[in-house]
Amino acid sequence: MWRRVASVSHLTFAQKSIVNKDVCKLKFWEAFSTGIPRKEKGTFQRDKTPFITFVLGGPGSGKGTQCMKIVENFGFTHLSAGDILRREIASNSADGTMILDTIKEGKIVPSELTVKLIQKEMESSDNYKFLIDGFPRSEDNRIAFEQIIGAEPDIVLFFDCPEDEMMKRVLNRNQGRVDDNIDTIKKRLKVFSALNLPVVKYYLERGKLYKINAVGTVDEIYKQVYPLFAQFNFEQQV
Ligand SMILES: Nc1ncnc2c1ncn2[C@@H]1O[C@H](COP(=O)(O)OP(=O)(O)OP(=O)(O)O)[C@@H](O)[C@H]1O
Ligand SMILES: O=c1ccn([C@@H]2O[C@H](COP(=O)(O)O)[C@@H](O)[C@H]2O)c(=O)[nH]1
Ligand SMILES: [Mg+2]
Repeated sequence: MWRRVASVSHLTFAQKSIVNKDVCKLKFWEAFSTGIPRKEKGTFQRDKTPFITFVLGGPGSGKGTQCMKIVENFGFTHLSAGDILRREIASNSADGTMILDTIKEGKIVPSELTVKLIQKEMESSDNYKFLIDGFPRSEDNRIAFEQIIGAEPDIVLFFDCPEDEMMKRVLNRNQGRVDDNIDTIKKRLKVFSALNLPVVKYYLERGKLYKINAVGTVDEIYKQVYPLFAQFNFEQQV
């Protein structure tokens, strides 16, 4: 049931290093096929090579908002790393207090923990199309994902937004997040520049990065995003 078959439907559009990427994906599927026994789900989508999109951008740049629209139109599974960590806090897990303290400080949770939580979500999904939102946040995160999951993203979106606009959006968000306050936002912006921008640069240099101008209305921004996914002719597209 958890087998890797040679589905190359989207690879026609892959940009570079197709061979390297396929080698990495083999490891990813080996991980799935040799893992803990899992309950049978609609397995037909599992016959496909996973399509992984990393969604990057500063705090409040609109990643989550745009991901919701991509999910609606293209049937992706949205995995927000921040949401996954917040759920871990809410579940009172052993790591909950450490994660909460890290988020309050605007710092980055240890890579292995985040990647393992993402891995669990990917493995329990029927889908093969993943939007991984707000991850990787650092080179260490990126390398841990490659090593543990054994895969690289097919494409990487980067929502490029000025700091004052991000600050304004976060302060107006009103979702009760412990990190949506002026002190933590300043720290998050610093961490973003120091640790996340090098990841953006890494994918730019590998030809995987799609930079989106994240200023404008939600619909104006989505007009830049939609064609990037439309080109892949996903079968669930509406
Ligand atoms: N284009 C836009 N114009 C104005 N406000 C926006 C726009 N896009 C999103 N927002 C609003 O800005 C806030 C932040 O958006 P969102 O949560 O999508 O950002 P994010 O990048 O996921 O942030 P974080 O990294 O903090 O999770 C939300 O209140 C959202 O409704
Ligand atoms: O990969 C990740 C993702 C998030 N964090 C921590 O969570 C907060 C909030 O993340 P959002 O993406 O803004 O929801 C972030 O500031 C980090 O503290 C993380 O450590 N690793
Ligand atoms: Mg978000």
